[in-house]
Amino acid sequence: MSLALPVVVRPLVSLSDLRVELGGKPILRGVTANIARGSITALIGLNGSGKTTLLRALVNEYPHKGTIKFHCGHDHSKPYPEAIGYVPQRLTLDARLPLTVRDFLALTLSRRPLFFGISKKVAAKSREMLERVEVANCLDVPVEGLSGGQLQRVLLALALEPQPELLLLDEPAAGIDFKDQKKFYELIATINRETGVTVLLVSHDLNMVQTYAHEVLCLRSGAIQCQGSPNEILTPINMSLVFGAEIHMFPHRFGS
Ligand SMILES: Nc1ncnc2c1ncn2[C@@H]1O[C@H](COP(=O)(O)OP(=O)(O)OP(=O)(O)O)[C@@H](O)[C@H]1O
Repeated sequence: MSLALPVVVRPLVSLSDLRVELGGKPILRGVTANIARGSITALIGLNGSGKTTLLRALVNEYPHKGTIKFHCGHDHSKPYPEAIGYVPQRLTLDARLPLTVRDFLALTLSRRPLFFGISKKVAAKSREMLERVEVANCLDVPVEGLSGGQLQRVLLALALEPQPELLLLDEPAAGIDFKDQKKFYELIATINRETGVTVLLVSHDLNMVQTYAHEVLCLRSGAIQCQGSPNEILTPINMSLVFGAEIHMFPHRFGS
């Protein structure tokens, strides 16, 4: 059931009857939606509604039926599609690996083994990438010693290199305290404004969604329940249909 008509804007991505099965179970059951070019679109829904699965289908991690159409001219048929930056929900790195952020970035940026050392070019690039997300002071910190907020910024730096056309963020601020969450969303909004990158982010924080998203997509049991602007979508009636609970949103302006 669709509660609001999709806003007619130029889409970067069109999903049509997108279906994904995992372990023999239907997880996405025919998702049809547009992701507006240049927008920040928030993907919301209950735990298990299929949000991560949708992001993973977009990066070809899960086979799917139906169509995912990118209107940007890049080749997305490769195992890891071009021009998509992705920050997953969890980093599945062995925390015992004695890896500094400098090494971590170099491993991704270099084509040569780390034991040959880090080239000047890669060192300069790593610093520039961290400066962009305001954590250049973390270069020599072990990855396991980063705070939740710092780690998210390092992962964001990686997702932004090379400059993507679509940035997928899976609960990017989960586990970060309110002040840092707000700063993180501010950073995403700035990057979106300055580069025009289209952002699709999963969030459970409806206040952040109300403040920073241009569009909201609601998933329920693997299908789109409703899509539209935050003001259209974050209404008590829609939220009770999506979350099965009474939720009232109070428009809020953050103080400086
Ligand atoms: N590899 C898998 N094999 C089988 N089932 C899976 C697999 N991965 C996810 N699922 C199931 O698919 C459903 C959707 O999971 P998904 O992680 O996409 O939900 P989500 O909306 O992102 O949830 P959350 O808000 O908790 O992160 C869940 O029921 C989950 O148990």
